Amino acid sequence: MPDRLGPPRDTPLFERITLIGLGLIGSSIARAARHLKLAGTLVAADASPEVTARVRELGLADIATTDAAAAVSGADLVILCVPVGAYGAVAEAIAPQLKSGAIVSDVGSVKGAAFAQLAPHIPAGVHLVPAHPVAGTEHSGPDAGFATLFIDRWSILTPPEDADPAAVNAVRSFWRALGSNVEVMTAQHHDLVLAITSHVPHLIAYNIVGTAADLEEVTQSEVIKFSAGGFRDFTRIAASDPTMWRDVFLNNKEAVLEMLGRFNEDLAALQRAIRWGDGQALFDLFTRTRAIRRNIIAVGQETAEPDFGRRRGGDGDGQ
Ligand SMILES: NC(=O)c1ccc[n+]([C@@H]2O[C@H](COP(=O)([O-])OP(=O)(O)OC[C@H]3O[C@@H](n4cnc5c(N)ncnc54)[C@H](O)[C@@H]3O)[C@@H](O)[C@H]2O)c1
Ligand SMILES: O=C(O)C(=O)C[C@]1(C(=O)O)C=C[C@@H](O)C=C1
Repeated sequence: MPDRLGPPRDTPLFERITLIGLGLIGSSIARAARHLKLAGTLVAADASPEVTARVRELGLADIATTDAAAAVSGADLVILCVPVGAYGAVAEAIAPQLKSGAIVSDVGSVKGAAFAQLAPHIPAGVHLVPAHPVAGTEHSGPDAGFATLFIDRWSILTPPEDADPAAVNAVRSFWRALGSNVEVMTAQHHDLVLAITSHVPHLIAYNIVGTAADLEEVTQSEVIKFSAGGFRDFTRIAASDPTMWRDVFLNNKEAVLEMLGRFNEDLAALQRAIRWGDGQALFDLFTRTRAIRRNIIAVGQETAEPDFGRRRGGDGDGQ
């Protein structure tokens, strides 16, 4: 286990934590929470019996079940780690079992729709504090998780205006314990920012890999053979989970379409510069974007290396 995750706590942050969905994100939380002893009892619920069996084999939780409603009974903190499209059904199923004073949170990549799907089911006396760890990989499932995933990453909390400050602080402490930096913003602002920094980049990757594969003169084998360069980076992103990303685009429609409109205008300007031989326009943009990349790396080195592969390979899952 990497020392950067810190030593286990003497007293848990929550008596009982229930994670629903034990894929990449849920199992990463479970690994870190278990190592850090953040929960007196850690309960895992997943709709897939194969996943719950694997959770037991890996020893990721004290209890693993396919029954989400039973799993939340008595929980102080419940975190949904399922695709955003499943939120409504999960919230409806667990609502009757939530205890008064419990906190319901999530890790979904879209926050406006997350709130809209969860809020109608949350009983009075239960606190809803949505969250989004801005950390992940292109892999899925309980074997893909690793305990250090959230270290030096941002976790964004999007509590409603009338949220209980103590509940917001409790969720903040949870993510701080996992090593994240925490920022609070509105769900609407989150969705706009993430549309351009995460959602549109994924759409571009899916699109370029699809286009290359469809080109008649570029056979599949040539795509593989010549994908050592920039294209290979796109294929990593385009390997991301289809269910998760379908749900992201269906649930952040307006912000993504807004950003795509802007993106298309800028792309058209680049097209024009190429057509008319405007080298200066191309050079100016590429100089500006190179500076942005260098700045991101410099800031990253001050806090952490933004290198998922190295972390995953180097630190393992901490089991
Ligand atoms: N993958 C990333 O990079 C990343 C990063 C940050 C946030 N997120 C968000 O985290 C969430 C989970 O993503 P992931 O990458 O861990 O996905 P994943 O596919 O690895 O895991 C999802 C798990 O949820 C389970 N599940 C699906 N529907 C369910 C239901 N109705 N009831 C109970 N379990 C159910 C699946 O069996 C699976 O084990 C998504 O909302 C996603 O937007 C993902
Ligand atoms: O690096 C990756 O594989 C990711 O796509 C991680 C990434 C991102 O776009 O930054 C993907 C979706 C999440 O909601 C948060 C993080």
